[in-house]
Amino acid sequence: TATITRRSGNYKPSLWDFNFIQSLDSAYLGECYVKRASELKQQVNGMLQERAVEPVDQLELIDNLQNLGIASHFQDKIKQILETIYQRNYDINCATHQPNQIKDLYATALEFRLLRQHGFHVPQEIFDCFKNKKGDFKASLGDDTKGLLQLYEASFLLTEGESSLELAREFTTNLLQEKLQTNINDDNLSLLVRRSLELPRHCMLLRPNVRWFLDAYGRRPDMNPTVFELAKLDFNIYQANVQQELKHISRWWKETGLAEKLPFSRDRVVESYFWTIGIEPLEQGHERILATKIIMLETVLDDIFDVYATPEELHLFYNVIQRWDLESIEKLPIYMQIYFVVLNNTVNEIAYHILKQQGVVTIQHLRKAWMDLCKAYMKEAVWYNNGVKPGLKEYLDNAWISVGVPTFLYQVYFLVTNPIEKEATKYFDEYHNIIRGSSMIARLADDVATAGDELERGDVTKSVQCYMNETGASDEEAREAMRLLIWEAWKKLNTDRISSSCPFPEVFIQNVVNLARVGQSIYQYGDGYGYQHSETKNKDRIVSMLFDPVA
Ligand SMILES: CC1(C)[C@@H]2CC[C@@]1(C)[C@@H](OP(=O)([O-])OP(=O)([O-])[O-])C2
Ligand SMILES: [Mg+2]
Ligand SMILES: [Mg+2]
Ligand SMILES: [Mg+2]
Ligand SMILES: [Mg+2]
Ligand SMILES: [Mg+2]
Repeated sequence: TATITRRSGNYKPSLWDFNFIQSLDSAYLGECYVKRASELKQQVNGMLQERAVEPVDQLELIDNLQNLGIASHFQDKIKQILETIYQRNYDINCATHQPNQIKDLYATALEFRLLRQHGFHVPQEIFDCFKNKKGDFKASLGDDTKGLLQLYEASFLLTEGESSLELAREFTTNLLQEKLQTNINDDNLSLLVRRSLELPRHCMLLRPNVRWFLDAYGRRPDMNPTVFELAKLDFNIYQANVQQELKHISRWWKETGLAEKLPFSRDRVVESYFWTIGIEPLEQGHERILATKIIMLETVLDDIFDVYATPEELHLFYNVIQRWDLESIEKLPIYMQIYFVVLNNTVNEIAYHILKQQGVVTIQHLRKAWMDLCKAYMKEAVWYNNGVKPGLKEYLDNAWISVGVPTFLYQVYFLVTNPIEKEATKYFDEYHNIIRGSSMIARLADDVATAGDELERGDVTKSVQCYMNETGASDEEAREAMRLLIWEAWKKLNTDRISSSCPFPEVFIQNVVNLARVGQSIYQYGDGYGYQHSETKNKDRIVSMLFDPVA
């Protein structure tokens, strides 16, 4: 037979091999630490109960607890505090309603953001008092960097049609960028401004940024020692538990033999686990382990379709998967046989977990999630093999699925939703708007970061190139256009998630919105997933989150 020339992703081995992962150990698994943490939680809970506290101080405490990764321990109390503030200041149907008194931009924007984050839809008009008669934001606000930063952060919670928040985003972005050129006298503040201009808080994952915020919080004059000690302890206890799960996944991965039998594909246990951590809340360790297996198997499947398989092999493979026909795998090359048996085992394992937990049979839905993904992968492979360069819309209509996010979220839905409403699956047959929105953000972020390397080795034209082909734009202009599409997708996601027609439980909506943040985080500094550039800051973030305890 003619020698088959196969492409290669030139993927390096993982930075963290099996032995390294198995060697992970942490003192913070000890019971004494858990006990100390619960004492500190009591004290912090007391701080939240205090009546005499100024509203803005209470809001700052809540914001700090969130950024330190410990707000989840006080979720009910926080929701209650915010509900009271909402009813007092904004709910005209409420007896205690007093039209909003605060005229301070910092407090107004902080309150707006925290209330909206928790589902209280505060009107954008509360910022009108900071505008002049022409309807522009007053130039005098330029002296209030803290307030401008809060207004900047708040503006990213905008929903469709909220032009005032759109105006706030432009106003604050321009002013903050200017301020970075001159000197912002407060070092902490200029650090926060620089960081938020890179990626606003609303689009940022919490967990991978806890370590950074912990270090910054420890340097602040207004740092509260009790909060600080709890945050450090909670960080280390979380890290110790996560390391145990990572060891479990790493043993499973070795047993499958996929990295060894399919060496052309990416071997990324730790980075895959980052996706799972990012889409929290996934309460149970077992759910996190199963979710990570999905990401790892999507990665290998993507490399089979994008990099390694010949068109003939893909044709055979595609038909076997669409029929989910285990008996007919003999005609596949051995590497595909191995993959498909591991995939089938994992789908059965997930179906079994859900059947045992809830008595619901999901096997057909789980298989459909993978069949849909292969349809999207196959479409790209056919385009590539036939030299077809799709238009941007034609490409994206398929690529929000080929990025693997709907397949992942479809299965996460079954893992986290209890009870599963029988008719819920119809929301996945066409995939609900919020699934599409989150997937689109991940896809666009992925393309901006990975398309260069992918096209070098040979792959379907990605959104950046489709845009360049259609408009004659330069590479940099096309990337900027994709970044604008990401902001548009966020605005639509912000809108769809609060619309009454959104059928999903709040927990799953958080998983969906956090997935978009995972996409923006993993690819924030280039391809933080596929390539093991030592200078990828994503690597540093992973090390500080998973491997280095805080002193
Ligand atoms: C988990 C994933 C998001 C999905 C499979 C591996 C990924 C990291 C990404 O990898 P990539 O090769 O960049 O996807 P695509 O560009 O080939 O669709 C697509
Ligand atoms: Mg490999
Ligand atoms: Mg790929
Ligand atoms: Mg692909
Ligand atoms: Mg890619
Ligand atoms: Mg890639």
